[in-house]
Amino acid sequence: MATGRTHRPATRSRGIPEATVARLPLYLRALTALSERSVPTVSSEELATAAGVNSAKLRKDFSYLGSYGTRGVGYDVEYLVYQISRELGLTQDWPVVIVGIGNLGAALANYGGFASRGFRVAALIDADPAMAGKPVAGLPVRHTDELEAIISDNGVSIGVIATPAGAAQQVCDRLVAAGVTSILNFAPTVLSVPEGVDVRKVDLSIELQILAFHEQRKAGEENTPSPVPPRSGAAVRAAAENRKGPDGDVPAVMPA
Ligand SMILES: NC(=O)c1ccc[n+]([C@@H]2O[C@H](COP(=O)([O-])OP(=O)(O)OC[C@H]3O[C@@H](n4cnc5c(N)ncnc54)[C@H](O)[C@@H]3O)[C@@H](O)[C@H]2O)c1
Repeated sequence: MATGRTHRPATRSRGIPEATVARLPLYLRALTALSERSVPTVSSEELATAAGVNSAKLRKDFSYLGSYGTRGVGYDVEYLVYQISRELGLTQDWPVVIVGIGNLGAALANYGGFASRGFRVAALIDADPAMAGKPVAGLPVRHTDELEAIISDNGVSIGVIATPAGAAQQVCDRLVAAGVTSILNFAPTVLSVPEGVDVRKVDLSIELQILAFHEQRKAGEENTPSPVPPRSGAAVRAAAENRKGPDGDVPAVMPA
């Protein structure tokens, strides 16, 4: 999901590389599906295929968790679900707030996948006074005047920003000042945050641009590509601006 950028060193506590951390949710999603089908054990090859990861990489990743599987039997599905959930901090409930309850914020609020993964939406916050009190996904929208009180009353450490780009930095600053230390940013802008605050950015248009690149390549392999009409300088600059993260890093999309 998004420019998967966190303002942290490449290696986290207990020496687990950030790339491994980024794959843990993929393993967890595949393992949860196996668990729901009451599958007791899984081989590294099967799990790697289900997670869309190379099996040697999977074995290396699991070695960081101290999980080596049993030769001829494979990995215990339930135990791995527990181990990965614990490593990701999902064995505890994480209250989150969503700020900006327009088209996207409302869609996120209605997404059942947060609660099922341990992320409770503590509040929906919007600056529009006309929205205050209106129910969205079963919660009354709260006005931004209440932002600081909501964060402290609910012990919120994760904030989701779904405001227009122009408001995102100011919302981010308020969230951080109120005690939020992790931000999931959907607004198409680069946020500045102090040391110790993690930001991950989600931008579906970036993902589409990458797919467009590959489509163009595929078309080029089959025949000479048809010329693309030139875009205005502003459009090209906007696309380039959108594409690069703070370090020009690779976008990633939140696992569904
Ligand atoms: N990352 C993605 O893939 C993706 C996809 C769609 C939209 N977006 C972005 O998400 C954002 C929201 O898009 P949308 O279509 O829901 O827009 P929208 O106009 O429907 O909703 C924006 C909401 O933010 C509120 N808002 C404005 N300023 C605010 C502030 N300072 N504090 C709190 N709330 C404030 C508005 O009142 C409104 O309800 C935009 O920045 C858009 O570009 C990103």
